[in-house]
Amino acid sequence: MFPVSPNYGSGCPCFPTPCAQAVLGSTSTPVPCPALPACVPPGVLPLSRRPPAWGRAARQPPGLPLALARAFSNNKILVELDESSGVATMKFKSPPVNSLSLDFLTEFCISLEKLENNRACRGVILTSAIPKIFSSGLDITEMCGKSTEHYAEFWRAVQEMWLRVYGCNMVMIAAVNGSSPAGGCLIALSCDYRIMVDNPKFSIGLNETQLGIVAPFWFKDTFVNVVGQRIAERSLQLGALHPAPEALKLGVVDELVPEEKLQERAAAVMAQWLALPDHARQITKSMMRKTVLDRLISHREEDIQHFISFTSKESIQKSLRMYMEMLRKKSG
Ligand SMILES: CCCCCCCCCCCCC/C=C/C(=O)SCCNC(=O)CCNC(=O)[C@H](O)C(C)(C)COP(=O)(O)OP(=O)(O)OC[C@H]1O[C@@H](n2cnc3c(N)ncnc32)[C@H](O)[C@@H]1OP(=O)(O)O
Repeated sequence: MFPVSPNYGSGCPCFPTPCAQAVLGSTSTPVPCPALPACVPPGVLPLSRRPPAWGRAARQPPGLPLALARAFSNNKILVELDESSGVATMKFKSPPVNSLSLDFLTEFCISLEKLENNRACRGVILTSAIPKIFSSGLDITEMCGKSTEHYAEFWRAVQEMWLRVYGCNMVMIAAVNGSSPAGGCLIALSCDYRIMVDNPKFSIGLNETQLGIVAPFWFKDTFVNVVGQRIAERSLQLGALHPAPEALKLGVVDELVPEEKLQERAAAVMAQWLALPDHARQITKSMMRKTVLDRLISHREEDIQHFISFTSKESIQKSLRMYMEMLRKKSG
């Protein structure tokens, strides 16, 4: 048996029986496997294992009624797919503040994977169904007073969420309709484009140092790739939460719009991005993000061990407990 290509996986149409192109060194009759595009330059990994699409959403199977919108919702995320435009919306609805719990992260990854595997979907808009909050970041209760096994499972889920969003083949747009600290900011930073509601009461940033914790290297890398080294360094050290107008000035978000225009503007920007041939845009995206993605992929277990030993320290537990206490007192 010949080894299969590292790109080969459940996203390939020939899975689980690898076709000739998926099998390295095979001499059998070649059957083109679109999951392994020959046009991907050496050293550039396809972002996800899904076959590249090019104008896919415009095609309707002949004889079938036009399926306009499909919705599925589990618990914490409402997903709506408009098959005519190829655009899905993932709306976070996990009260009170869309914190990224293990359950939320698991549902997020499953929902995104479902969309990736749906050939009708080419772009995803991430937004919130909770007024004034995009996401409050990682659920702090998942990092307090739990077992090391739990910390490992939780951190793997956080990594998985980032790898999926940052490495996603589809166009990802964050429609940030509320505050977005830490992990919430990371989700937005991992998208291709960020539109935020023009309200100075909403803020966004990686505020980890304010909790007495440290943003991991891949949070930092993602931030640097968006705003550059100097702004990232100052903002990260200060644990700054930038009000929307400041976030625009620093490049943390790409544009501000009035709240009532947010969804319309996100759809318009998405249409611009989807006007490009998918394969060219996807390969370009992969070229820009590969180094940063590879860094976590090749240090994933080490990163989990770092997280466990860091989070298990009594001093860190104390900081997190005090922070939660402060939040509870504030909320009344
Ligand atoms: C050698 C180097 C080693 C390095 C190794 C590194 C290892 C890795 C280290 C660990 C890295 C972890 C990275 C962490 C990332 C994160 O995302 S941490 C989370 C940060 N989030 C925040 O700071 C946000 C906190 N919340 C708020 O500021 C506000 O709640 C809000 C979002 C602005 C909303 O305000 P408001 O509408 O007024 O709601 P509140 O009343 O404040 O909250 C309502 C209830 O929700 C609870 N809550 C809020 N946020 C969280 C949260 N993130 N997790 C869990 N729970 C949260 C809040 O306590 C209230 O609860 P009740 O009082 O019970 O109602």
